[in-house]
Amino acid sequence: MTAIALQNVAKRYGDVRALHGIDLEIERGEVFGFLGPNGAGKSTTIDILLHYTHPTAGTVEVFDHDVTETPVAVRERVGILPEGFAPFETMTGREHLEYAIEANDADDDPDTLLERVGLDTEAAARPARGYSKGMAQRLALAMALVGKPDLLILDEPSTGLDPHGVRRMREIVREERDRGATVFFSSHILEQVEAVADRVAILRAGELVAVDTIDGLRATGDGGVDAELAVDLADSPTEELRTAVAGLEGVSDVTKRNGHLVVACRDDAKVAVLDEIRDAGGTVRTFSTDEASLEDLFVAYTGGSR
Ligand SMILES: Nc1ncnc2c1ncn2[C@@H]1O[C@H](COP(=O)(O)OP(=O)(O)OP(=O)(O)O)[C@@H](O)[C@H]1O
Repeated sequence: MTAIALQNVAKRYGDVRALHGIDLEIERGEVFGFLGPNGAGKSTTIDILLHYTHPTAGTVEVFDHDVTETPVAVRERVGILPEGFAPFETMTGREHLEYAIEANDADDDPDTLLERVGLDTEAAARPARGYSKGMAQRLALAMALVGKPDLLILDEPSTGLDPHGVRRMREIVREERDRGATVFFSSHILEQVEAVADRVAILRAGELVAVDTIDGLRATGDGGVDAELAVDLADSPTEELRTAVAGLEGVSDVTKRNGHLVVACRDDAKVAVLDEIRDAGGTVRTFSTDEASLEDLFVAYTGGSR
């Protein structure tokens, strides 16, 4: 059963074509990661899903309802963590939550939600003007969870969170999925997407360049990368060496990390990489290979921008 269906969705802002005609189906119960470099069109897509803005063309359905025809029915089933949430300075955290519970006609217990997101009751009793970014983000997540929504839309959910907060966020995403909710989230923090997403979409300049599981992205190799080669050299790698390797066919990204040269490449390009290093005068001490990380895949699919 489908939670979200976008058909040929396009959006123009004057001369700017933010989305070029996107087709996307997300199943109920999926955790779906939405990735793309700055300006790719992620926020525009979320705004269209929530009917904050109209698509220039195409249809958008959430739980089989056309978002344009029944925006209220859709929004009642959606919990939203907006990007850059700023609480009202004079209201306490708890008051924000109580307001959200009342507005949603929900019966959640504020204390349970506060505990779930890790905002202690003392902090929740203070006006939000003194909240750190992470506290505001935890509050925003608690508000998104009100009413046990069928669909959670989280726009850059880890903004401002410390490592404990990030872990809590991940646990909550999994708990929500286990409850049967669909989770759609956009993020630049690729490790987090990799840790929780069942599938991902990669958006580039308003077009979807990949929609798959992370393993599927590796397997199809459409992005031209399925391996990560870490080479330990006797001498620290020079910029000339890095450039020479980066110019090889089948290589999409080369970085220097902890004195190693880390090369994202096609599996069949690994030997050529080692040969090139030797030809350029480098001495390989050891090397290890790994599956491509989501970051490698992202760079390969989006041409280096992040
Ligand atoms: N209100 C607007 N008016 C004009 N252009 C806009 C507007 N909103 C977005 N755009 C343009 O649409 C394109 C997509 O922007 P969008 O904010 O959706 O990208 P994004 O992927 O969310 O980026 P980021 O990761 O930086 O938040 C960009 O070229 C942006 O400049």
